[in-house]
Amino acid sequence: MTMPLHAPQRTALSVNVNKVALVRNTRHLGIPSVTRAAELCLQAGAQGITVHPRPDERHIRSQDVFELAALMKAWPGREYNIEGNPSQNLMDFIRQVRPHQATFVPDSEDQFTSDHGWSFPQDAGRLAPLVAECKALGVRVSLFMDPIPEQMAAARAVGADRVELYTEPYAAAWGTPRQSIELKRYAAAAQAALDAGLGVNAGHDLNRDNLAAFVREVPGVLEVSIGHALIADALELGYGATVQAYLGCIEAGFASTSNS
Ligand SMILES: CC(=O)[C@@H](O)[C@H](O)COP(=O)(O)O
Ligand SMILES: NCC(=O)COP(=O)(O)O
Repeated sequence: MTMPLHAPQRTALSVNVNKVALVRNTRHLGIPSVTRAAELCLQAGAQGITVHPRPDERHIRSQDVFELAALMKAWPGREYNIEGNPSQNLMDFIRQVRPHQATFVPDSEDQFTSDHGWSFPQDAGRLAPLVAECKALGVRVSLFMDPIPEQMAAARAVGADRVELYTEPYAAAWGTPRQSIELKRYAAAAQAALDAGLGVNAGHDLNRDNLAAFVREVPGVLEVSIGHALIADALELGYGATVQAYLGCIEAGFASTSNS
């Protein structure tokens, strides 16, 4: 049996807390707290926190970016990843916060959610100086990319350290006959990225059903960032204990009424 030269590095989980902010923003009470959610995720073992502060502040607000940066200082070894379009508001955050990683995403200002990666050679000219600026600030740069092997060398050529493979097409194919075709497509893209000298991240619509196969079949995935499904699961996994806690409050009130 041939032993691998290096044990594969375990994939880091960066929890995207956008959706905590989305709920918080429907009242003026500050709950659920984005920093508290991040802290609980870190306490539970998440290796990082991700935010995507969109220009319209529909979820993550400017203040969240800075409060999370302060929190992350208390968690050495855990990583702060800020996503966004460097032609919009992202670079101001990067300059002020200097997170561990900036993920450049080619979203329009009012985009519903991220749905495609950068295209080369078209995007190379405007990305190269922004990548260089991040690197000068000591910030790792990852480029959000569709799983197209031929694009990976170009992503490296603009100076990126990593690519984040946009995984929605894989997630949509999971459990269908297309699953294995998609997995092969992502494995080929990841291998091309590795061959070009890039690290590989992945994200969008990853969840508890589709994650294990992805990590098993796609080589060298250093980080997955997961938000929507993870926050939805956190709610669902927490309903039982939470309802019990509220019933306990009612019980305590009822007991004190009957004793008075
Ligand atoms: C870059 C990316 O993949 C996105 O998943 C993004 O961070 C999610 O943004 P929303 O939470 O606004 O859908
Ligand atoms: N970069 C992807 C991300 O942060 C989270 O995406 P999703 O799990 O909310 O789809």
